[in-house]
Amino acid sequence: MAITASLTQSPLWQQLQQHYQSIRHQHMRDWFAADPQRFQRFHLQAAGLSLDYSKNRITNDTLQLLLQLAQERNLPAQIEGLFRGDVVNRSEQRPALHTALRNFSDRPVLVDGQDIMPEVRATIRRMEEFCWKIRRNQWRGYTNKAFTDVVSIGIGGSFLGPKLASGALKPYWDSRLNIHYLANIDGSHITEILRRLDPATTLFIIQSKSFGTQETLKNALACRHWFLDNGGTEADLAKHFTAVSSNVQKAVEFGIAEDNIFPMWDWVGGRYSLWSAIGLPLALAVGIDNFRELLRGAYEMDEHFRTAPLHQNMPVIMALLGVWYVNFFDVGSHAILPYDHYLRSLPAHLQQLDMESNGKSVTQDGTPVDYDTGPIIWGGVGTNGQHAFHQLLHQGTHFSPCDFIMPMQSHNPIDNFHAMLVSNCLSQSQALLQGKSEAEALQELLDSGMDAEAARQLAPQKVIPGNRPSNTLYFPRSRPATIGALIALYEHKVAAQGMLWGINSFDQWGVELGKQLGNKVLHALEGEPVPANFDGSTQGLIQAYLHMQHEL
Ligand SMILES: O=P(O)(O)OC[C@H]1O[C@H](O)[C@H](O)[C@@H](O)[C@@H]1O
Repeated sequence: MAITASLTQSPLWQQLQQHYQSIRHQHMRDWFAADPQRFQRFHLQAAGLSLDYSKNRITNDTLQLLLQLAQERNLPAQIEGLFRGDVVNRSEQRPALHTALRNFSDRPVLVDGQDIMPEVRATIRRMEEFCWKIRRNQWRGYTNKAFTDVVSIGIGGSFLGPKLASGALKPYWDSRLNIHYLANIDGSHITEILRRLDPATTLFIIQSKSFGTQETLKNALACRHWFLDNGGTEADLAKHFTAVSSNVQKAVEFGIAEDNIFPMWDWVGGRYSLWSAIGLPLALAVGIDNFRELLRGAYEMDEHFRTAPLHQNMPVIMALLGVWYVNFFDVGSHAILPYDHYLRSLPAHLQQLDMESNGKSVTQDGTPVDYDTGPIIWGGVGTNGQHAFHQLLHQGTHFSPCDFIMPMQSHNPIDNFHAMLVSNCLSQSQALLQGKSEAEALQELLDSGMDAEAARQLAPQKVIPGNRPSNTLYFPRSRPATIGALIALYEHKVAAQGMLWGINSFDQWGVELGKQLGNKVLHALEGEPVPANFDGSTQGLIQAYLHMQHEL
C-alpha cells in the first residue's frame, strides 16, 4: 500500500504541530485533577495484557488527531497487508510473516501462491518430536548418557529472542537441562561456557538463518573442535550437533546431518524468529506445550492487532504515542523498565527489535526522511534501575518516555516482597508524573527542622519537574501466553511505527558496512599490510594492537 504524500507535508501534520504548541506547557497533574476518569479513559486490554496509558502528554484531542494520522497513513490496510503476506520488505522483495509461525486459525498463508502453513506445522511437529526424545532421554550422547546441557550458538535475532523467552519462562523449566547461550566472538564467552561442560552430555544447536554469520560459524567450529578433542568422534557429531537455518546446504557442508537441520524461511526476519525453530532451546527447557502456549499468546495479540479498531488497538496506540514523542516532543529515546527479574533481558531484545527495525533514514522508496524515526531503546530491570539511572529520568534535561512492565503476582511470593516491588513501580511513574515544586521541596525541608537559609539554599536541588510520560503494562502472573502476547505487542508496535513513518522495518542494510570493513581490519591485525586508505585512527589503533601483542 504505497503512501503518497510525505508525512510532514500533510495538513494533519501541521494541525498536530499546532496542537503540540497548545498543550506542551500544560501539566498532566492538572489533567488528572480535572478528569477523575482519566485512568479509565486511557486504558486498554488485549490478549491478557492491560495498558494504562493515562500518564501520557495527551488529551482527547491529541488522541483523535493521532488516530486521524493512522487513518491517513492507511494503517488498517497496511496491517491487513502484513498478515496477508504482502511484500512489506521492499528492499529484499520479501513479506514479513512471523505471524504465520503462530497462526492458530485455519486461514492459509500464501507465499508465491503456496500455502506455507503445512510446512510451518510440520516443523513444529518435528520440534515436538525432537524435544520429546531429548527430554525423555531417548536421544542420548555418544557414551549413551542423557544430555545435561544445551549450547545454543547464535547471535542477534538467533540469540536475543530465545534468551529472553527462556529467561522469562524460567518458572516453567521442567527439565534438568541447562541452557547456555553462546553469541559473542570474544574467546572469553565460549571459554566460560565450555569450561563447565562434558562433551558426552552436551547438545549443540547452531542457530543461524543465513548460516553465514562470522561469530556463529567461528563459535560452532570451535565447539566442534572442542567436542572432537575431548572424546567425541566424527561419527558422534550427528548425536550432538543440530542446526536451525534457512541455508540447509551450508549447514550440511558444515557437517550437520540433514535430518538434524530445522528449517527457517526468508519470510521471517531474524529479530522476529523466536516463534520458529530458533525457539528450540526454549522448547527444550519448558516443553513443547508451553512453547505452543507462548505461540498462542502471540496469536491472540496478532488477532487483536489485525481486527481491533484503531482507537482500541494496543500496538497502534503505543505506536502513535511513540510518534507523538519522537516527532513532536523531539524525544530521541524510550526506556523499557520491566519490574520482573525474569524479564530482565527484555530491554536487550527490544533494542534489536526496535532499533534494527526502525533505525532507518529513508522511506520504502528510498526518499530521505525529513523527520525523526526509531528512538534509542534502553532500560533495565526495576527496582535496580532506581538505584542507577532513574535520577536522569526524574531530574535530567532529557526526558525519556518509559514503559513500566509489571506482573501483579509473583511466581515466588515471599512475605510482602511483591507488594514492595509493585509499590516501587507505581510510585516511580507517579513521581515522574507529579514531580515536586520548589515550594513543596522548601516546605518539606522546613518541616524537617532545617533552618530557613539552608532550606532556601537546598530547595532548588530537590525540584523534580514531573510531567514526564510513562505507560504501565500489567497482567496477573506471567504465563507462557502472557510472554508471547507481550513480545508480539512490541513487534506490532514497531511495525505500526514503521508504517506511520513509511520506512522498511524488516531489512537491516546498516549492519553490512561494519562486517565488510571488519574483514579488512582483521587481515591487518593478522599481519597483512594496513590499507593506505584507512583513516588515521584505525591505522593507529591497529598499530597499538600489534604493539601490545608483544607486551606481557
Ligand atoms: O541468524 P543469522 O543469519 O546468523 O543472523 C544473526 C543476526 O545477524 C545480523 O546481525 C542481523 O542484523 C540480525 O538481524 C541477525 O539476527
